Amino acid sequence: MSETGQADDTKRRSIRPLLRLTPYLRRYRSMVLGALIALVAAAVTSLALPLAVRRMIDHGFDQSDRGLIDSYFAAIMVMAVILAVASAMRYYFVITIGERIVSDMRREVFDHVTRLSPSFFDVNQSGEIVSRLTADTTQIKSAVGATASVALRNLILCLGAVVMMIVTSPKLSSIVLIAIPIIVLPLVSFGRSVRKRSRAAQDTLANASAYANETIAASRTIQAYNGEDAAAQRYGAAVEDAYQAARAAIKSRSLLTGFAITMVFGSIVAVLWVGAQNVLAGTMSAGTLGQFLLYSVIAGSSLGSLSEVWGELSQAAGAADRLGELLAEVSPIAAPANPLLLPPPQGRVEFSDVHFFYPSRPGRSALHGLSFSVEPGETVAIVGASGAGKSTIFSLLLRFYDPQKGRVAMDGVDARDVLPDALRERIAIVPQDTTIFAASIHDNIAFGRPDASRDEVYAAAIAAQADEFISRLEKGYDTQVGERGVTLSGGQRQRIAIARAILKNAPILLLDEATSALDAESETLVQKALEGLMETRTTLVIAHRLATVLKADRILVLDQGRIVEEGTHQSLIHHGGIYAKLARLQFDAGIEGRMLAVK
Ligand SMILES: Nc1ncnc2c1ncn2[C@@H]1O[C@H](COP(=O)(O)OP(=O)(O)OP(=O)(O)O)[C@@H](O)[C@H]1O
Repeated sequence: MSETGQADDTKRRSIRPLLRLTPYLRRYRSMVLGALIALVAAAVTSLALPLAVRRMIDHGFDQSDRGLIDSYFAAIMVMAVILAVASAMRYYFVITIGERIVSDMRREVFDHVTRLSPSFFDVNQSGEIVSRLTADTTQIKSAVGATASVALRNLILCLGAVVMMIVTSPKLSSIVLIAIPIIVLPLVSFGRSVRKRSRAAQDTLANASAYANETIAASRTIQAYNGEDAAAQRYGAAVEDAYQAARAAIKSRSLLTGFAITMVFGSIVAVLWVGAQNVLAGTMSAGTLGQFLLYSVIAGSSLGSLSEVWGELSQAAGAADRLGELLAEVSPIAAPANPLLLPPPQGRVEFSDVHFFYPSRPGRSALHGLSFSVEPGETVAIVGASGAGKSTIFSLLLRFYDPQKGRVAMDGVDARDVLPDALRERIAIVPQDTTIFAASIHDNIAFGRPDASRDEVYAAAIAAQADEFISRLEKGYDTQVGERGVTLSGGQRQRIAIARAILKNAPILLLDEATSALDAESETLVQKALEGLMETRTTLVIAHRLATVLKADRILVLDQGRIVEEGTHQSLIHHGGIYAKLARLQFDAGIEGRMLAVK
């Protein structure tokens, strides 16, 4: 999402962004056509009414032909029925189109956003994106659903009424024509400031939503640190800002409306006064003045409504613009134009002279010329201080980011040359922060393979030592675990994540200290399960414990984005470098004894 610069501001002053909706409208051509026909029919009928009224005034009360008045009334009745049917049709088509388009947009924006690479989420808050998905689309719905049809109807009515005014009395109309620029010009500049303020109101609301989203998701931490008051204050301030911004927009809109109505009706009254003088002088019939009066009321009120809905339309234009920005966001992790096919899975991983910095932090390198390879079936432990770049290696392997220099290859093929889906298909990951969805346990385990049979899910859960606690739950595998798995313990969540990776059965396994939340007993069991899994797979494990490094075929020691040592536990301890120091500090005392034993 680009910053709100001067250029952006100028762009947002027009309602042109609403043109972005054209492709959506095109999909529902027949409904749009139905709505237009209904609109035109209703407008034409409204415009015909004053004609009937004039004839009625001028001839209907003529004593010589009493039948005439009946036929005029019958004609007016028919017009009323046409108007009613056309209005009902317009409402139906227009509101349905609005709902349809917004459902389509929500789906498309969601689909697009979920495919954007993590670098996008490094700099954009999820709450703000959700706000675009809900608040902005709702605004577009009301614009397309109601406002646009009101605007169009009033436009037709206004133009039609003006034409009829000229036909009825060119003299009176010429006075009106002179008044028009005096009315319209200030309205245009007024409208601009309304739009600017509306955009500001939407932006502040999105900020407040983003903050609420983050806070509600972290309610436990907030309560544990007695942070409710501070959070409430901060949210209160954000909402107040949003209110103030909205009020500024409302204020300028009400001024706009008041100004428009005063100008329009003021000029109508002035013109009518001239007309009344003409009737008195006998140069105009009373019916003609009546007809002119009705047309000018139609023109005036439709112009008034137009100015009112113009504000709403430009608000929706702002929303369309923001959604457009989101849809225009291009993920740097694109599928190549001519993707290569990966060879049959072996599980070879290779980093060659990989230099990488996170796009959100261009000044700070996370990896400096990293080179290593992992052979099929090998288990490699990655150790290093916090922030050394261990998780970054996983992110590059999953192609969440591309290195700025060097290459990451899987089974001999550069990760950038294959489809990201095909690459990720070959990797199962158990991250440090396990992600559990608000779904059943079964669905959580089967997340990477939704087509897995129930037996396969059970088998994976058994292998991950999760079956026992799952079976004890009232609804077993069908238990709903709550948002982010809040109803489970940390160890239970971790075992579900392991079961998910086991079920995926991929040739490369990435473990980020997968058993850190387990008690000693389940840890041993899970370790066993993982060992079975590792045997036939290439495994990269970010290791924080001795048990893990002891079993690794090789250890890579990472320091500030560089591999500084490489070898087995024993060789590295003998080497007496960073690893030996890390091992002394990091591996807890209980295991320290075992470490000494292996030395
Ligand atoms: N998404 C990100 N955007 C910007 N910088 C990041 C991002 N993720 C990590 N970093 C930075 O990159 C460096 C390496 O981080 P990384 O997460 O790979 O470390 P780590 O070795 O896995 O640490 P830990 O053991 O604490 O998880 C750190 O300096 C970190 O601040």
